[in-house]
Amino acid sequence: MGDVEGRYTYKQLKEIADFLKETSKMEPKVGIICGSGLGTIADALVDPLVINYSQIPNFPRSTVKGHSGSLVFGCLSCVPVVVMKGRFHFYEGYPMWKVTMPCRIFKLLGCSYLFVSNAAGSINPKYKVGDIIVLRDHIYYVGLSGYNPLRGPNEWEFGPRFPPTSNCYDVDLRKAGMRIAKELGYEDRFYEGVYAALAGPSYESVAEARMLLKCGVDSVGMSTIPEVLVAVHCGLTVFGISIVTEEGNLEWAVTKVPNHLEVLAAAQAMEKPLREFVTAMVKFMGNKKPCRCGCC
Ligand SMILES: O=P(O)(O)O[C@H]1O[C@H](CO)[C@@H](O)[C@H]1O
Ligand code: HPA
Repeated sequence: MGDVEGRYTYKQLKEIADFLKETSKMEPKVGIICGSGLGTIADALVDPLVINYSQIPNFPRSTVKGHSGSLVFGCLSCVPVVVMKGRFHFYEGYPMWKVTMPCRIFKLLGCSYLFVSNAAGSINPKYKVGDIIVLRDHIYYVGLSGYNPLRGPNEWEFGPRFPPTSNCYDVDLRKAGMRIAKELGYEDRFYEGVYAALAGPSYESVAEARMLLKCGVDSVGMSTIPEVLVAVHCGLTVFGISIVTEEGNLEWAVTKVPNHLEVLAAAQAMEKPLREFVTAMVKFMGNKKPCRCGCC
């Protein structure tokens, strides 16, 4: 599969993290990954410091429109965060260990949380463009066919050989997310659901969309799950959302097909609610006790 050779060593990742610590002089608590067209999340940061990927030694480059290619350090609700404007996708040709390396960098920077977002197509016909799906679980089709980012020798500095994935999306954060959406007046567009990742870059066929629906999938895209697996492996607490930017085609007599410019436009139209939601969620993460027993 050619996806294991050349992986970053712990030492190389540490060097990247040390460079970022020195440059930013910050210890972020939350790492945020922006989906396609969702980079405006970073505009909410107070005292932002932008570091382009090209300035960071050994860092991959963004190649997809809507992923500008920079890390932004700053504060949201007085909580130090680092925002990744521009994720890496498997379909760009990157091996999974490169797609997911930012999560290990977040960990080495001192983050406790990963807040991950994506632009997605809806599979569940209930969901319309502009709805937000808080991820309850996922189906990782790419991993089921062998492309798991944790394939290869285990990196014991980060986590165990066989990490469980029954609780990838923290239940307290999911509850808080739904409560915060309600408090902000957005309860009519927030749902909990299951995200599926396909390899891309082709969008799903109608037959594939129908299969996904039968499998209980609510939203579909080409990202996020590899990042979540690596984050869970190294002990980050994960919260994820899909922003519905396309409605899936479940009938063959289609007149409208997905296209990336439409995805970007739909994502950009969500700027205000998303910014309010991310700000409130990060505030919650900043105040949360490091507890997973359900008492808080
Ligand atoms: O998942 P994000 O990065 O938001 O992007 C989604 O949008 C692109 C397709 O339009 C694909 O990259 C898909 O994964
Ligand atoms: O409709 C979609 N399908 C798959 N991936 C996507 N990413 C954004 N929109 C879509």
